[in-house]
Formats: sequence, C-alpha cells, structure tokens
Amino acid sequence: MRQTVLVDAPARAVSAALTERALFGGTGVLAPGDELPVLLARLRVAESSVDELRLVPVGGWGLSLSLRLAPTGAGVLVTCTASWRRPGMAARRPVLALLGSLVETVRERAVALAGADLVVGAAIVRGGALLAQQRAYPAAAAGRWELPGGRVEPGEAPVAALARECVEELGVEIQVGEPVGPDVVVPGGAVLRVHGATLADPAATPHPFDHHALRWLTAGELGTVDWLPADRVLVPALRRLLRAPEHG
Ligand SMILES: Nc1nc2c([nH]c(=O)n2[C@H]2C[C@H](O)[C@@H](COP(=O)(O)OP(=O)(O)OP(=O)(O)O)O2)c(=O)[nH]1
Repeated sequence: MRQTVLVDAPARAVSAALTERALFGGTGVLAPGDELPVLLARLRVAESSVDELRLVPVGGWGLSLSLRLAPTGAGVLVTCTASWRRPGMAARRPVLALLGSLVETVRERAVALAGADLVVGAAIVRGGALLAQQRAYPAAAAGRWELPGGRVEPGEAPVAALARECVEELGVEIQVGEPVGPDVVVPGGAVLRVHGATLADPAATPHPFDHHALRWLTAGELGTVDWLPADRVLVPALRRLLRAPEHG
C-alpha cells in the first residue's frame, strides 16, 4: 500500500525533511485511528540516507514503513509505502490515512526547510582521519563534538562561509569538496550541510581557537565520541567518506 506526493522544493530540502523524521525518532505524525499512533511510537529507524528512510517495527504487528524520494523534472516525488506481516490486519483505511499524513508532513517540512538558514560544516579528512572539535559553549552543547563550520551570513556563498569559519575557528585554509550525507535540521530550525574538505596545506596544524579540543578520528573511532545530535545522524556518511578509496 502506498501514497505519493509531488513536492515543489529542492531535493536536498526534501531529503532534510526525511532525515528529520530519523533525527527525532518515530514519525512525529498523528494519524486517525486509535492504534496507529501507538504503533508508530514504537517504530524505530532502520536506515536513513539521502533518498530513503525505512522504519521497522518493534511490536507484534509487523508494520514497516518506508519513505523514498525521487527527483523529477517537475519536483521531487515522495512515496510512502507500508507493509505488514500480521495476517488479516484490519487497518487498511487508517494505514492509508497515515501514509497520506506522512507524505503531507514531509511536503510541508520540505517547503519550510527550503527557506531555512544554512549552517555549513567541514568534514576535513587527512590520512584517513576526520577532524572533529569539542564545543566549549553553550552549556547544553559544551563537551559534545561537532565539525568545524558555522552559519552562512546573508549574501555569502556557502563554500566561502565554510572556508571563512575554518580560518576563524582553526587558523587553517581548506579546500571544499562535495556535500556529504543529507542536510540535517539543527536546534533552532537551521539546516546543517556538511562538505568534504582537505587542508590546503596538508602539513598545517589546526588549533582549537574557539573550542575545548580537537581530535583526528579514524573510521573506527567515529562512533565513540559524544556528537551533537545532527552530527550523529551523519556518522554513517562520514564513515563512508573516510573509507572512500581516495582518502585511503
Ligand atoms: N558549526 C557546526 N554547527 C553545528 C554542527 N552540528 C550542529 O548541530 N550545529 C549547530 C550548532 C549551532 O546551533 C549551529 C551553528 O552554530 P555555530 O555556533 O557554529 O555558528 P556561528 O559561529 O554562526 O554562531 P555563534 O558562534 O556566532 O553563536 O549549528 C556542526 O557539526 N558544526
């Protein structure tokens, strides 16, 4: 059983709306019917990527949902598919309504996120390790880890903002590459977009001018630090970046 909607927003904004479901757990959608909201609260995220979110059941109903997006010339097609194991589950109508509300919330969020402020982050890779920095403030985030970067100023190009932030925060010049992983919503409603990057001078030493500490993390160490929530969502994509052949 499936529902689709065509969303008039850039693919990365739709992807951010999809990822937001993963970030905040469950689906965040209240569907008509008594049982389904409860059921949904018990779904956990199996996999999240730029173009697909899969939710798998933990209860006995066996209901699984997947949200998938496909860019077309006229917008991004979002398809939500449901399947379930429990024989004779008499819930076709509520499930259909649920799928309808899911694709509709993704559409609404994608349109909103298309206009959100942008925070850029740098996934700086050297010798098979990623540079992470430990926040010093505010209290709620102090001690947690993030990527170098910051807010894009009005009128500033995102790549230029990232290069500026790395000079301010680390005292190094970087070369900015392609985006890594999906855009992720951060507290306050801005969207974090991470780009792969390298040090312009590989022998340069970054300094934590604005942070508690810096660490170069190998692929195996990526899961071991206390990342900010948005960055944790990106760990699988960062691990793939570190394991890509060109970064050996
Ligand atoms: N730079 C950066 N910010 C992140 C990451 N993950 C994450 O949730 N954020 C959040 C923290 C903040 O709410 C927002 C960006 O804040 P920021 O403090 O770095 O940006 P800024 O330099 O413009 O802000 P400020 O220090 O002037 O207050 O994005 C990340 O990996 N890097």
